[in-house]
Amino acid sequence: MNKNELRIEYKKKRDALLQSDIEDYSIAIANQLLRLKIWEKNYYHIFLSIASQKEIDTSFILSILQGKDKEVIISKSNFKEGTLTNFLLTDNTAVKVNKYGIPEPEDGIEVPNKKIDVVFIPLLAYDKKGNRIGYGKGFYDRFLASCNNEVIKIGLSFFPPEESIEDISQHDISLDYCVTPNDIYSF
Ligand SMILES: Nc1nc2c(c(=O)[nH]1)N(C=O)[C@@H](CNc1ccc(C(=O)N[C@@H](CCC(=O)O)C(=O)O)cc1)CN2
Ligand SMILES: Nc1ncnc2c1ncn2[C@@H]1O[C@H](COP(=O)(O)OP(=O)(O)OP(=O)(O)O)[C@@H](O)[C@H]1O
Repeated sequence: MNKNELRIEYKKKRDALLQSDIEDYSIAIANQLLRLKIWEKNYYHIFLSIASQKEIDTSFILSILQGKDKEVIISKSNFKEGTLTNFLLTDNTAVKVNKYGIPEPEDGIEVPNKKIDVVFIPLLAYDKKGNRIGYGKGFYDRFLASCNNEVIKIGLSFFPPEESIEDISQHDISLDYCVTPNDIYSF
């Protein structure tokens, strides 16, 4: 299937989930992550969930990161440019939900993208080669292109991979892992 067909299908699949499933699966994903060899790093970038889109609830991952005393980085999205500005999450970070339903910091201590060690990535669908698609604005493709070459890219999904995404382009940056409630896929 192509990207647009997959976006439609996966929005439907998410929509069919119950709130209780979202919570159970999000906890299972956080627990799976503990099995990865990624916990010796310092800077972890995480997305804050759009609840109305029934995204994975990343609050459980956030608790793990804070329990391990990691530096946590969150983004503010610029929809005009399709870019993310990244800020350290601290006790003083004021988070506000923007008009797209994304919780984001107003401002704060900006972190250069090259410092980031691990990125947890939202997606709608992905395939067995680690190609991913999101909502189609290219935010993560631009962001990942500006990170260090060694950055560890981890997709999070409620669902198993598609066989293949047909219309992958040269901009698309593939995942190193995708973590689901039951499995860890390595690419
Ligand atoms: N939690 C979270 N944060 C994220 C992303 C994400 O997927 N999840 N993004 C990943 O790149 C970027 C934001 N990407 C977005 C791109 C488009 C729309 C958007 O157009 N929303 C429409 C309806 C979308 C639809 O149903 O198709 C709207 O709210 O009106 C929202 C977010 C950066 N931050
Ligand atoms: N590094 C980049 N530089 C410039 N344009 C880019 C870059 N990456 C992606 N784009 C453009 O962004 C648009 C959306 O890309 P794509 O369909 O791959 O989005 P997506 O991966 O589904 O979205 P997202 O990354 O926001 O979750 C495309 O028009 C693409 O050409």
